[in-house]
Amino acid sequence: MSLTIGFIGYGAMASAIARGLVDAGVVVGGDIVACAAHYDALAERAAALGVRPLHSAVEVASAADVVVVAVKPHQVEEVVGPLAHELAAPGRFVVSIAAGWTLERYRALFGETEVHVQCTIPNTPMEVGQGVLIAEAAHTLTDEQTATFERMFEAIGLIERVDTAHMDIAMTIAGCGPAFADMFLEALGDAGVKHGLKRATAYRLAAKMIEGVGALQLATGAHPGVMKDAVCSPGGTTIKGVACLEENGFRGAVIKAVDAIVG
Ligand SMILES: NC(=O)C1=CN([C@@H]2O[C@H](COP(=O)(O)OP(=O)(O)OC[C@H]3O[C@@H](n4cnc5c(N)ncnc54)[C@H](O)[C@@H]3O)[C@@H](O)[C@H]2O)C=CC1
Ligand SMILES: O=C(O)[C@@H]1CCC=N1
Repeated sequence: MSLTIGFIGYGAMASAIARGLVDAGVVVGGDIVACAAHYDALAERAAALGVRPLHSAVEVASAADVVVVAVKPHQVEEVVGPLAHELAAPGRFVVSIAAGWTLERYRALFGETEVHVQCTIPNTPMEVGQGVLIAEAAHTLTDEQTATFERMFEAIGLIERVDTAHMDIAMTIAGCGPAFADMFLEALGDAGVKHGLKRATAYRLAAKMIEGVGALQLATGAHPGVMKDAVCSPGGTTIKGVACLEENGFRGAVIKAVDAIVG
């Protein structure tokens, strides 16, 4: 794809997306420009992929066809607000990955200036081409820009369009969920080590198991309860662990964790 992609903010999530895009062959590192709060740290991080570090957000906005807003949500107003003129240049569009930012908020930020905007929430597995991208159904991309956006992100994950009212809950499941899954993975690793497995072996087994369960559910569409029942033979081993998780409020804890984020 002949595109320049610009990241305003090049932290954990932006660099995961950049790695995914380069490894998927969507662009080469030299087609990506980025800025961050600290130029030296940026230059070091950018070097891993051959991404071109720039000194300011306005340079990124002026150089890129696709401008990815990847600063912290509370910084968007201050960092991106003054760039409306550059972002409105013909052909250019904005993909926001900032939590809590919707098209309506960008419209208020840019005022009269017409900037083409698509709000999204990605997740960290995009780094290995296995991500999920929540995309707000309401957007102002042209058909051509939408096609470019989809070609870019379909290469590194599933694009799921949701209406504005459901952006936060979708973000929580797909965007925050990796941290919950990581905690589960870590806990299984600790349990494996407690019972004598090497940590690396325990993580490998647990990670592949989680990947496989996700793949199985996606392939079959099966109810997770049915999938669980298929593992629990009568009077067998698994049901003892399932009963223990129920006693400890496993599912309730997950639901409460989501409530804690969504409110
Ligand atoms: N980490 C994740 O899993 C996900 C993050 N997001 C969103 O991605 C965005 C970035 O999050 P992370 O990468 O986790 O944070 P981070 O803290 O790793 O990265 C933030 C980046 O912004 C840069 N920055 C700070 N001030 C700046 C300025 N004035 N001008 C230019 N760059 C500046 C920092 O140097 C850093 O490179 C957030 O809006 C977050 O809501 C969305 C989904 C998942
Ligand atoms: O925790 C955060 O702020 C970001 C938003 C979604 C996932 N991580």
